[in-house]
Amino acid sequence: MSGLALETRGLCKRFGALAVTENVNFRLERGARHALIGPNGAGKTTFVNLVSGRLAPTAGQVLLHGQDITRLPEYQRVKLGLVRTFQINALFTTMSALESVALAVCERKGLALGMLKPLGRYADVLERSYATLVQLGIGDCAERQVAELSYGQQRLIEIAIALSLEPTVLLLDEPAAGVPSSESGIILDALGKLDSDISIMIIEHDMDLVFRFARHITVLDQGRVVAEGTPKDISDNEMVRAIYFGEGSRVAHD
Ligand SMILES: Nc1ncnc2c1ncn2[C@@H]1O[C@H](COP(=O)(O)OP(=O)(O)OP(=O)(O)O)[C@@H](O)[C@H]1O
Repeated sequence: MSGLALETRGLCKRFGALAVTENVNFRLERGARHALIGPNGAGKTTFVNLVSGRLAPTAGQVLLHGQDITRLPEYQRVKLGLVRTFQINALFTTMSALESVALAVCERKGLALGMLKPLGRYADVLERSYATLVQLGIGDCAERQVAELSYGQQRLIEIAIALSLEPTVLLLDEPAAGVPSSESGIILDALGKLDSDISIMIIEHDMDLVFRFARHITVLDQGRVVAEGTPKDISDNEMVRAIYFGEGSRVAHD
């Protein structure tokens, strides 16, 4: 059994002639707070799609807690504790926040819903969904319609859905995307409250959030890992500054 929560070995993905993921060997330690960064089009979302099972790799392996899951479908990976969020909100905006979380959890767990089996029959799902909203600091939004909530609160609901699936490994795809800077604090606060046992990888363009959250950073460029290390290593890395942040710029870190 590997000591790693998640690992990829020689992961490759091609779309026709375009190599989007090239021999990526990625290691996520247990309990990690890890960021995957890189310029637009570097292949970050594709990497999450390969790991979560949305896309099949052209070559290579994905291991979860040492188990080869390369050929497992997405829902089975979720059952094993590998959960991801999406860049774009896919919420049921006319429902309450609580119903929206619970319904999404039922869907992703493959639980039957309908006239004969309404949401209210899944008391355990509702209970867990509510507890997650409270944990993320939006318990008071539970009965409010999603459409009435701020964009930052809606992004937290996406995280609540993921947490309600009881992940051991959580992949967060741009949790602060589109969130105004006045609200990005609630995302960071929520990330700070996540159980330390959950191993987390975040994709994010907001460098302030990345450098506050991550203890380890991997940099992708053109589908390849070009740098890895602590926030300070990355901030000090001239090649990273040149390709990602622009020649001569400097990344802020604590
Ligand atoms: N289904 C697809 N078919 C063909 N090309 C694709 C497909 N999905 C992604 N690509 C290409 O793969 C490359 C990497 O895309 P990807 O979305 O993974 O990058 P990214 O690093 O997540 O970018 P961003 O930061 O802008 O979200 C891009 O050139 C994109 O156009």
